[in-house]
Amino acid sequence: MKQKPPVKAEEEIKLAITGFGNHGTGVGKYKDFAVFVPQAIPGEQVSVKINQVKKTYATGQLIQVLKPSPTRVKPACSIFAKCGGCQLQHIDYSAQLNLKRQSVIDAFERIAGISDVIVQPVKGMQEPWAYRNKVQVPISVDRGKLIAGFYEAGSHRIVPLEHCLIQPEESNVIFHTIQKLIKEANIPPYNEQKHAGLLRHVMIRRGTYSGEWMVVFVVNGKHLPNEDKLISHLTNDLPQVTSIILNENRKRTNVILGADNRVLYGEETIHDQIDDLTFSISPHSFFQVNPVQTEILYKQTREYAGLTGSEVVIDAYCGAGTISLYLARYARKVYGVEMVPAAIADAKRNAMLNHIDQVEFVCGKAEKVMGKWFDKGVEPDIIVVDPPRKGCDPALLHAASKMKPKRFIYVSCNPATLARDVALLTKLGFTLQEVQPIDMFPHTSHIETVCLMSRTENMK
Ligand SMILES: C[S@@+](CC[C@H](N)C(=O)[O-])C[C@H]1O[C@@H](n2cnc3c(N)ncnc32)[C@H](O)[C@@H]1O
Repeated sequence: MKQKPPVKAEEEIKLAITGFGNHGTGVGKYKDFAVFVPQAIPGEQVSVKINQVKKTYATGQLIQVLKPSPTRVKPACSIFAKCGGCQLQHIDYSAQLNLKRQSVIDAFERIAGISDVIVQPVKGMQEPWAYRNKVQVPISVDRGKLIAGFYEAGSHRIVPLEHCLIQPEESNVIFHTIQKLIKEANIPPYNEQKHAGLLRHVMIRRGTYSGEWMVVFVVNGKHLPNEDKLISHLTNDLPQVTSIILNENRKRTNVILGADNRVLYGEETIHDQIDDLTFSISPHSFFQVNPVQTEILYKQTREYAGLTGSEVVIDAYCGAGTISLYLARYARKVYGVEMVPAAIADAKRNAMLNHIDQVEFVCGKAEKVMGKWFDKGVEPDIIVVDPPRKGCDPALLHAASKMKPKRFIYVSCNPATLARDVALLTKLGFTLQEVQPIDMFPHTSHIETVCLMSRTENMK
C-alpha cells in the first residue's frame, strides 16, 4: 500500500539538499519523500515552506539557508529571484558546470541504465554573460497598462524587463527604445486570458558578426496602428535595425510565432557567421542562441564525425543548414532534413551564399524523410541528429540503424530524452563512446550535449 505523503502544503520543514533536479532545483528527502526546492544547492541545509504536494514528491519555497554551500554566490541580476529566465545565478559558474555534468551522468544512469560512459568536463564560457543573440519578450496588460518582460518561473505572470545580463547590452537598449515607442503609439497589448488586444510579443534577434538586428512584432491581427510612423521612429532611433517584420498570430496558443510574416522595413533576413561561413536567417528559422559556444559545439561535432573528405553525412533536424554546411567542407556529400519550410529555404540560400554544392536539403519530417532516403539507397557514413527538446522519433532511430552508418552523433539540448534515445540506439546496434557537454546557456539549468556513438561490431 502506498504511504501518505509526510508533508502538507504550507508546512515549514528543515531539509538537507542532496541532489540537483531537472530544472536546476535542489532536491532533498524528507522522510524518504522527495522535495524540490528552487534556489537551494546540493550540500546545503535549508528551511522550506511546502507549496504543492503530489503523490510522489512535493515542491517548496526556500525560506532560509541554514548552512550555505561554499558555491553559493550573490546573484548578479536584481530580479533573479522572480524572473524565470535564469535558474542558477546563485551558484558559482564553475560549480554550475560541475552540476550540469553530473545531471548528464545521472540521466544516462537513471534513464538508459548506462553507468560506464565517459562524460567529459563541460566546455563552459570564459565570460558567461551577455551571450544571447535572441530575446522574445511577452507583452501583456497590468491594471490597464502595457507591461513587457519575462515570465515568472512556472507561470505567465510577467516580471518587467529591466536589464537582462545574459543579453548583450545593445539588446537591452533596443528593447527599451521599442518599449517606449510602442507605449507612445498606444498599441493595445495582448490579453492572454481574454484572447483580446493586439501586440503579443516582440522578438529581437542579432547577427553577432554582421551587426544586423531584426525586430519582429507578433500581433493578434494584420497591422499595427500608424505602422509607418512607428517604423520611421524606430529606424530613426535604432539605425542598426536592418529588418522589421510583422508576424500574424491570431491563435489561442503558447506558440510565439504565427505562420505569416510581412516585411515592414528592410530585409526579410539578417546574417550571421559561424567559422568562415555566412548564414542568412529568417524569423522562423532556428539559429543557436549563443554564437561563441556554437563554434565549440560544431567543432566538437566535426571532431566526432572524423571526416576525411570522402564521407556521406546525414544532418537530421538541420534548421537553416548550419551543421550541414559546416561539415560539408570536409565531406563528399551532406543530406539535410528539416520540417520548417522557411528554415529549408534559408539552408538552400546559405549553401549558395557559401558556394557549397555537395549538399541536398529536403523539407519534411526527419523520421519520414530518413525512411525515404533508406529506400532510395542513401548510405551515410555518419548520421548527425540535433532534435528539439522532445528528442528523436523512434522511427528515425530505426531508419538510422538500418542505414548502418559507422558513426552516429547526437547533439541534444535535453539530457533526459537524449538518454532515452541512446538506450534505444544501443539496442539497435550502436555503442556509446563519449559524451561532451557544452554550456550554451550559462546561468540557466539547460545543458547541450554532443555524443559519439559507433556501430557495435559483429552485430547483424
Ligand atoms: C535544436 S534545432 C537544431 C537546428 C540546427 N541543427 C542548428 O544547429 O541550428 C532542431 C530543429 O529541428 C526542427 N524539427 C523539429 N521537429 C522536426 C521533425 N520531426 N523533423 C524535422 N525537423 C524537425 C526544428 O524546426 C529545428 O529547426
